[in-house]
Amino acid sequence: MKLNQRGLLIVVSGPSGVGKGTVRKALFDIKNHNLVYSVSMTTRKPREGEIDGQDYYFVSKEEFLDGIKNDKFLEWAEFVGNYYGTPLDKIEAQLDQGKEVVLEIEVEGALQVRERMKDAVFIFIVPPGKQALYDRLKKRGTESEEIIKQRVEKADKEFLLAYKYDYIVVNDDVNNAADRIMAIIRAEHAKTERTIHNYIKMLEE
Ligand SMILES: Nc1nc2c(ncn2[C@@H]2O[C@H](COP(=O)(O)OP(=O)(O)O)[C@@H](O)[C@H]2O)c(=O)[nH]1
Ligand SMILES: Nc1ncnc2c1ncn2[C@@H]1O[C@H](COP(=O)(O)OP(=O)(O)O)[C@@H](O)[C@H]1O
Repeated sequence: MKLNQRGLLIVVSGPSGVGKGTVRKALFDIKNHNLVYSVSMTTRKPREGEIDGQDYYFVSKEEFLDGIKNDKFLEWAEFVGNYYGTPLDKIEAQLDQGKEVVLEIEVEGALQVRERMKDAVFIFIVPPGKQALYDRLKKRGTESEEIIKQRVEKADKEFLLAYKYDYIVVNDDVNNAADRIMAIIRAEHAKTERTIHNYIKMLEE
């Protein structure tokens, strides 16, 4: 028998503009990973270059509210005027197949996952300094000045909840941050509490 067959649910959060999407892409570029990305549903309009079904499932507000009513989400939240949610359907099957399922979601939703998935691992990404958030959002150029300000203001409140996470990763350099997340995943897999039952069974065989 193999030790530790079930995959991990990895929840990555952090303020808008901290570099979650960029670090996640670098994480998926690391060789021999076993990660799958959970594509969220949103009512936000697609940015230039974003692909439906790959970056998000872009839906209408009616469709989203219907999803809430029919219990289709592991979690959902409203973020600066739009809805975002994690579709529940594939997650359990992927974890059972031994995949590491990565959610990239905001803080309120992450705390809902905390309640529902006791085994999940929670990682909060922080910028190397406060100004970096504004500068990175400005440089990305996908949001208006007004929305950037709202997102940076929201970040102040999000930071206060960082203590609820298992790990904090500083995104100073993208590849370093991705390496640190991979190190966390490997260490979590080696945790005694995750492996002990299978280990005992193996000794008994
Ligand atoms: N709760 C929740 N938040 C999500 C989900 N998908 C994305 N988000 C978060 O919603 C926030 C806004 O996302 P987005 O508009 O794509 O902006 P960006 O993260 O700055 O690129 C970010 O903090 C995302 O991590 C989801 O399924 N659930
Ligand atoms: N470590 C980093 N150093 C400098 N710029 C970064 C770094 N990580 C991300 N960025 C840039 O910051 C901007 C926001 O990154 P993004 O991944 O879209 O953030 P988020 O998904 O958290 O909103 C992008 O323009 C990205 O290229």
